[in-house]
Amino acid sequence: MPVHAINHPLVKHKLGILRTAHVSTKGFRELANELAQLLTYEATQGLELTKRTIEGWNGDPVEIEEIKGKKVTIVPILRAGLGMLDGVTSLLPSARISVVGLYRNEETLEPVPYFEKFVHDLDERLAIVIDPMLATGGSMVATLDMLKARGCQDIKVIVLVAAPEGIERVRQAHPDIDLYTASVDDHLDGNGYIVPGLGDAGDRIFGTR
Ligand SMILES: O=P(O)(O)OC[C@H]1O[C@H](OP(=O)(O)OP(=O)(O)O)[C@H](O)[C@@H]1O
Ligand SMILES: O=c1cc[nH]c(=O)[nH]1
Ligand SMILES: [Mg+2]
Repeated sequence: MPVHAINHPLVKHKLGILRTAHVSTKGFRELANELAQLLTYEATQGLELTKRTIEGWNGDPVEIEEIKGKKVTIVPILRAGLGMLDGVTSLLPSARISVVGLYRNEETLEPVPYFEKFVHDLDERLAIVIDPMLATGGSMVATLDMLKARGCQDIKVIVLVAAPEGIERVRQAHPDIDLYTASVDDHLDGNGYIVPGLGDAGDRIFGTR
């Protein structure tokens, strides 16, 4: 499974601020979306282009390149994935949105599904799954299982922070997925939180605790 850890200075800088304990809810939301936008730029690097001739400013024909109509659906994992959605749609404004609702049982750390609403033509679309945190990988594997069960064949994943344990679990279950992240962190603590991580990303984005 290709893992793209993006080392761009803007990504590193913004991630450093995001890790800081006393960032406000407003600041955390803004930075999560800015990072999501930068990671989307990287994740869309390979989109196919096609040529077309248009009329330029002086009436002359000009050959331009445009994205080859591959349809995209963005898949935020509730809740925390919503904190990246504006950043992704700022670059992919025509993409359709499919939503998966999962929360992690605090004792077993296993994902509990509670909502799903997918676009109908998943088999024709590139799906970009977004969630700030890849911890044990349970939530991501469950989401990828759902997408593939509905015929989706082309999937990329964008997370802000990934734990090695979660990467390994996704790799075992879905080795064909491309993963984009601002950081591969060190490890999970005894409660399944990523270290150094960001804490509970959903709570920080929504201001709950
Ligand atoms: O890799 P995993 O071990 O499955 O953990 C990662 C999941 O945990 C968090 O969601 P959470 O369950 O806190 O729900 P929330 O987004 O509603 O806060 C996070 O946003 C991921 O979805
Ligand atoms: O570190 C973690 C792990 C799971 N979910 C989070 O929000 N943070
Ligand atoms: Mg949470």
